[in-house]
Amino acid sequence: MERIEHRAAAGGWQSVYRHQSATLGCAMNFAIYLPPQAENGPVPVLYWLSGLTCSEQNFITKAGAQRYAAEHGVAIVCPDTSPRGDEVADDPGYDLGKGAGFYLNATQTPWASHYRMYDYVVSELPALVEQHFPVTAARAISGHSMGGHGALMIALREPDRYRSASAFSPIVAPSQVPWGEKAFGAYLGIDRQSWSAWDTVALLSRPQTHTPVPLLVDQGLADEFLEKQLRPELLQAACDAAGHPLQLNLHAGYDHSYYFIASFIGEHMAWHAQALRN
Ligand SMILES: N[C@@H](CCC(=O)N[C@@H](CS)C(=O)NCC(=O)O)C(=O)O
Repeated sequence: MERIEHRAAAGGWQSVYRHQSATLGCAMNFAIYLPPQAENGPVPVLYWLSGLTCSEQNFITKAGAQRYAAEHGVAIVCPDTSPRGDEVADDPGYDLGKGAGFYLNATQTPWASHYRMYDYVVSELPALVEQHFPVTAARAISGHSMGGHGALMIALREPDRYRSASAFSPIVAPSQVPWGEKAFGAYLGIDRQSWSAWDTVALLSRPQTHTPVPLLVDQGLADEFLEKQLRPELLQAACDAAGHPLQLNLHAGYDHSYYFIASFIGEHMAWHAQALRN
């Protein structure tokens, strides 16, 4: 593992590391923010999953989350959004292939050989982080858009691994919207039955056997993708039907950008910090 960036931020350190991922079969970058409290002992971790076209850089340079992470004593780990490198399959569209891994394990050629972002985010990356950095095994997960889909879906599938899950502007039902239909069709194939295991709204209709992971979602009402791709009303209905705890906040005037995330990331950090303290 090689450290490729290291900067003081909000009393702690914002770094980027590069490592060889066995799960993805390629070199990957991830960002980690360690708050000042990590100097004195291990701290809990929030995993942040970014959206389409992003890398590990977008959140650390645009969200302004470091000051809140320092306030609450929480580390933040940001993986990239797909496998990378010349040997990795890609597509000319911004919404498939590199930058668009959708946090699932692909089953179809040519994607299946590298596109295993679910296993990377859920297993390989936390094991690596917990081995090399002063962090505890108390984890929370959050993300934006495609990464909001990833955070909610992962928390529903792995309730033992995460204390809390939140999302900004998430794709809540990828099986029912164009972004998800394109990606799931490519990565998982035409059998839509296989899609439901990776779809938040579909997962909520399954019988829940664990204590549910509480969900916090913020959505801008001036979001250019709201009606066609995001559809938060489907999440509200699915959570109501399942009795799953959801706080959905709708905000007039805000769009899909990182200006929206930066405006409310403080509230998300405080909410996760409380769950991570328990
Ligand atoms: N239409 C946009 C879609 C991509 C987009 O809006 N990506 C969001 C996540 S879904 C993002 O975070 N972009 C990078 C940024 O704002 O820093 C494009 O073609 O780039």
